[in-house]
Amino acid sequence: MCSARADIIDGKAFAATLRQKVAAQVARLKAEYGIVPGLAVVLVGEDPASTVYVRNKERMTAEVGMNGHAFRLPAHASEAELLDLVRQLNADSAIHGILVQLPLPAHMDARKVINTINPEKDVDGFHVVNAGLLATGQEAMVPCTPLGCLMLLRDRLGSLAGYKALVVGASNIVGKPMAQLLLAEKCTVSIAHSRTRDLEAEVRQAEILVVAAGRAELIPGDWIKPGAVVIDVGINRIERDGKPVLVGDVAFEQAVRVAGAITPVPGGVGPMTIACLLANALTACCRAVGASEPAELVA
Ligand SMILES: NC(=O)C1=CN([C@@H]2O[C@H](COP(=O)(O)OP(=O)(O)OC[C@H]3O[C@@H](n4cnc5c(N)ncnc54)[C@H](OP(=O)(O)O)[C@@H]3O)[C@@H](O)[C@H]2O)C=CC1
Ligand SMILES: Nc1nc(=O)c2c([nH]1)NC[C@@H]1CN(c3ccc(C(=O)N[C@@H](CCC(=O)O)C(=O)O)cc3)C=[N+]21
Ligand SMILES: [Mg+2]
Repeated sequence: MCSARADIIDGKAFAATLRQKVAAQVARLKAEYGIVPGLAVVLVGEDPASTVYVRNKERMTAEVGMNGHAFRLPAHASEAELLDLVRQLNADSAIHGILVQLPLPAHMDARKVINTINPEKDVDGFHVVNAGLLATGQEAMVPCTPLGCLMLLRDRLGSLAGYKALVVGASNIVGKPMAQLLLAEKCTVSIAHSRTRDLEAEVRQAEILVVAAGRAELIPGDWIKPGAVVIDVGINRIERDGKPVLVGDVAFEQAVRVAGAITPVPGGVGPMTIACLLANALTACCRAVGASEPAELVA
């Protein structure tokens, strides 16, 4: 057993630096164009986790100098009311980015709601047009969590070309766009999901491992290829020794003995998601006013 420990990838610090760069660009937009990016966040109902995320987003939106606009609808609001709000925000020139917090109540069709957002204001990158643009290598709004993961990987590895990458999880909001981004970087990409026959065998080969399955500590440390770069997207609230704790989809204390580098939970991918949301809102605003886009922000 080797006693080396993986480098801990400090997503929290990386995200703070990214937010500073966004803030500088927000100041430039204001000085040169007299415009302040506006980000609308829509929350339906009172899911406690969502309420916390939305509050964090609002605080950080203000911190980078953007105008945050929070919209709260009751859980029993109709889908038609939500669609009306989205259309109103689409038509509002002071709003450059729109985020509808997921999950939505069961009586709403999330796909329909997301696809009603003007794709140019879709700072989550969830609209089918943005998914299609990304998949075909065209300029798109890129989903925040995969974008944040990509920034951390590039910071660590430089060019990703030729690496064997495995993405565990195939959701439309994390796994699939993550795989698209890695493919665009010329990784050799595999995607695992709930019907993957031998997950361990797949994980053992991965030089880059991104896990977004939503299963607490699904990946034991001894599956990980020595030296691999591990990005843990999972956020799972579990009880340990009678106390509520937050854990990822990777068994961190085991994995840290094998991996070359690994993101912690919390303090890894989560803060990057919010910083990338702000970066996307900035990008949307630059495109709306015809300002040059700050290339060093975007991956
Ligand atoms: N850090 C952050 O900023 C963010 C964190 N998250 C977290 O990331 C995780 C994933 O989120 P999301 O993509 O929305 O989740 P979903 O539940 O939408 O998707 C989970 C994916 O993982 C697959 N999966 C489930 N169980 C297994 C298993 N045992 N083995 C292999 N694959 C499995 C599913 O397979 P199948 O397709 O076959 O069902 C599915 O593709 C969650 O913990 C979530 O909280 C999410 C967004 C942002
Ligand atoms: N339309 C939409 N867009 C989203 O981007 C979206 C969403 N809906 N629904 C929920 C998920 C989840 N998500 C997170 C954002 C930040 C952290 C985050 O900041 N995490 C910190 C703190 C974690 C904590 O203490 O709870 C960390 O990991 O260090 C986590 C998760 C965005 N999501
Ligand atoms: Mg090491």
